[in-house]
Amino acid sequence: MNILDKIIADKRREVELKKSLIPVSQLEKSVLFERTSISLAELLRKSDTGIIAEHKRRSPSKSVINQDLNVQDVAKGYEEAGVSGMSVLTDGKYFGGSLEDLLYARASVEIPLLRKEFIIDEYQLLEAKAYGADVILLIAAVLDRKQIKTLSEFAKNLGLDVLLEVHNEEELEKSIMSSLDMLGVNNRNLKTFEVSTDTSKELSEKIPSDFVKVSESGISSVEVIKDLKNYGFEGFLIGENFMKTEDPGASAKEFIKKLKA
Ligand SMILES: O=P(O)(O)OC[C@@H](O)[C@@H](O)c1c[nH]c2ccccc12
Repeated sequence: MNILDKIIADKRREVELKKSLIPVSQLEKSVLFERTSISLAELLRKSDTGIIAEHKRRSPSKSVINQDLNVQDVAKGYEEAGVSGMSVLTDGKYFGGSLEDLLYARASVEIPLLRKEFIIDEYQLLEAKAYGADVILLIAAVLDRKQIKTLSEFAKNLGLDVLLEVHNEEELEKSIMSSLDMLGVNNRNLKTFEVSTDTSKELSEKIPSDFVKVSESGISSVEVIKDLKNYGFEGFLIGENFMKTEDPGASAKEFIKKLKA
């Protein structure tokens, strides 16, 4: 079994357990259900930098990245740096995140927040809304077209933006539909962990222009972003490059300053 299959198998069990303990009616009582979401896609279209900065303590590919920080401080730092949005890992077992991380980030900043999670069930979308997300991620590698349609439409009905992540042409072709806002190309193969930003370049022309194009993973220099912009990318998801430093907010600020220069 590859790592992605393992993560999904664990996720199915986790979601079933949570469903039996915390009913949907309880999630819907969250005050955050009444909050109007902010569209990340719209902000990215208007931004000249388009950075989505991630909070990620560890990952299956790198093990420990940074366990010493408070998500609130990271969120405030990113917001002050001028990022367009923040991605918060909520998977516990493989990434060391939690829904509480999302909640504390929400309490600390106004910028759009992406729930970074392996979504397989509508229940997780209700959780995303209840804990303050504005955007959800769907991963084409683990969903069929019908699931992508049902989940993305459910998210849209909650007022959430949808970022659909692909890694190859086949995943892209099966996924194109109007209930998606952003198309993300993951430069990291989630099955082998190989990283190459050429993946973004290769797929860029196959993404219809009505979707905001986002390049994800393995981005560590402004030169790469300047290059990817020529291929129509307007969003850039960066985790490790910021999180491995002592002050991710300060690193993001420095990065954005360089990008604007
Ligand atoms: O830390 P990086 O290489 O900058 O990558 C960030 C982000 O793209 C990556 O964490 C990611 C992209 N898609 C995912 C799906 C699940 C978990 C994590 C991810």
